[in-house]
Amino acid sequence: MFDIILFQPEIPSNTGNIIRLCANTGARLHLVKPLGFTLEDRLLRRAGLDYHEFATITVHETWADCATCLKDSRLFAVSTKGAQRYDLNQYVAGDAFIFGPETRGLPPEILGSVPAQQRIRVPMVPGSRSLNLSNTVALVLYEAWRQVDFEAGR
Ligand SMILES: C[S@@+](CC[C@H](N)C(=O)[O-])C[C@H]1O[C@@H](n2cnc3c(N)ncnc32)[C@H](O)[C@@H]1O
Repeated sequence: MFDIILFQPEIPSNTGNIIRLCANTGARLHLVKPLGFTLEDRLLRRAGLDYHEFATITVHETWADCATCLKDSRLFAVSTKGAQRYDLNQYVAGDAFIFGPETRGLPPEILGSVPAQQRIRVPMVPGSRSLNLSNTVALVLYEAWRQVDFEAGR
């Protein structure tokens, strides 16, 4: 099982898609405040989420709280500025992946706190700015899950 961390997410429909993605892949979802919405937001709920899908979520007041909660996990920072292509690492169950807010990306202090090989990027053609947050989470989470042979999936 993997941990997905959204650092200060801003757009409710992205988080709604990611809640469903995590529920369907067995990943735990961590949201680090401040959030750009509440968990009751109609745009988040519009993803048609079932009650049980919210069970995978932990909301943290600060990044320090989240980091303490995941202190035993290997942390990967997912960024357009990542040094390493996301598909070239070997992932193991228990790895954690942190993603930045839609308009700002991850702050330098979080990016700088992980080794270069754990700062990962999804390739894009030259001149591109970034992918959609929920698409990026899906790509990275499915690559990690594929590498553990879709453990507990069918
Ligand atoms: C819309 S992007 C933020 C754009 C911001 N200007 C940046 O360059 O990071 C939101 C988040 O999606 C993820 N993301 C989007 N495209 C990515 C890519 N090609 N490689 C890695 N992460 C990406 C990152 O976690 C990023 O912080």
